[in-house]
Amino acid sequence: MALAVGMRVLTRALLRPWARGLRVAPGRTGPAAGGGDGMRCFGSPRVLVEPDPAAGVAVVKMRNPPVNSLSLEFLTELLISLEKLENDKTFHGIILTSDCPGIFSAGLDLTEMCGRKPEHYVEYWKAVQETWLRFYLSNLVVIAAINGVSPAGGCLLSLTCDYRVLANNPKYTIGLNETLLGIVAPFWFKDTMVNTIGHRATERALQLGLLFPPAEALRVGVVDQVVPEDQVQSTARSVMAQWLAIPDHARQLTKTLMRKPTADRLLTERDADIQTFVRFICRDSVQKSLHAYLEKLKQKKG
Ligand SMILES: CCCCCCCC/C=C\C=C\CC(=O)SCCNC(=O)CCNC(=O)[C@H](O)C(C)(C)COP(=O)(O)OP(=O)(O)OC[C@H]1O[C@@H](n2cnc3c(N)ncnc32)[C@H](O)[C@@H]1OP(=O)(O)O
Repeated sequence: MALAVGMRVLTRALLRPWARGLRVAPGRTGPAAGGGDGMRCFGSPRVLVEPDPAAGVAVVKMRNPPVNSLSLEFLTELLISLEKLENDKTFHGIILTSDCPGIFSAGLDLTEMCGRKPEHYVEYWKAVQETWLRFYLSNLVVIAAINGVSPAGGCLLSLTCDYRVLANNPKYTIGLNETLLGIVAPFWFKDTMVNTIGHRATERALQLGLLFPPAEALRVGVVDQVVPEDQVQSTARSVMAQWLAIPDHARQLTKTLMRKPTADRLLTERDADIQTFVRFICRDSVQKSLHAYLEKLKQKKG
């Protein structure tokens, strides 16, 4: 039932004008194309997929410049790529990384949550929920190769992965910083963090809106490994090999066992969660905070 609802959201998204023609954007043969067996990079304008069929792995590169903010279009393209890889028996694992230098993802797109109509907020929030559910419950091994800063929704996306490798650069902070924007991390953001670093550490991190630099992120457990910047991709590949060596069915069932209760909470409260989001985001005070935050980002330049 829940899956059917998810499929409807995805199908509706695919029917949108900007989503048409996104299914395959054939490109050059990937550098990681597994011994030149001819499998090409594919993807969409904002998501580049580099397949390595010999290894059963695809590198999914986010490229929504300047900051990989998670806009509605970008989320839809990510979902399409994920679905395509899940439906292709060649692939058992994904490495999720960024094609935008110094930035993994700036999180949810603030312009999707500012000055829009309630119907837009509903549509956007459905896509955010769907992305979280799909990545969190994916049967594939998903490893985040975090090669840049990763606040809020960017951090959440990495938390849906099975393993996180972060580049050791003090600028590459990671965390759920929603409170700094005057907004609140929804319960499923919070649950995902609690499942990763525990209740007390989450309580502190979320209330203070902490963005952890690499050493701190490793200490608290937000990431699993911190490596020199030029070793992020190779480390993600070695870790992937380790995970893929485990019998797939046993690993998948264990993942489901661990994650389903958390996902079920959102699945049963999905509509209520949308209503809560829309009510919250429509508040004058919240809109003012978000506008002020966006302005601050813009003024930073000048
Ligand atoms: C009671 C219970 C209620 C529950 C209700 C639930 C409510 C929950 C609601 C929402 C949850 C949201 C989670 C989020 O993810 S919010 C987004 C949080 N993200 C951030 O705080 C990051 C903001 N960005 C930055 O800090 C920087 O941009 C950085 C990523 C560090 C990159 O810095 P830099 O390289 O210097 O680039 P610029 O700052 O100059 O940015 C370039 C342009 O990109 C625009 N930008 C940046 N981030 C975003 C974004 N998240 N969304 C949209 N646009 C973004 C920025 O304004 C610049 O634009 P321009 O070139 O036009 O000036």
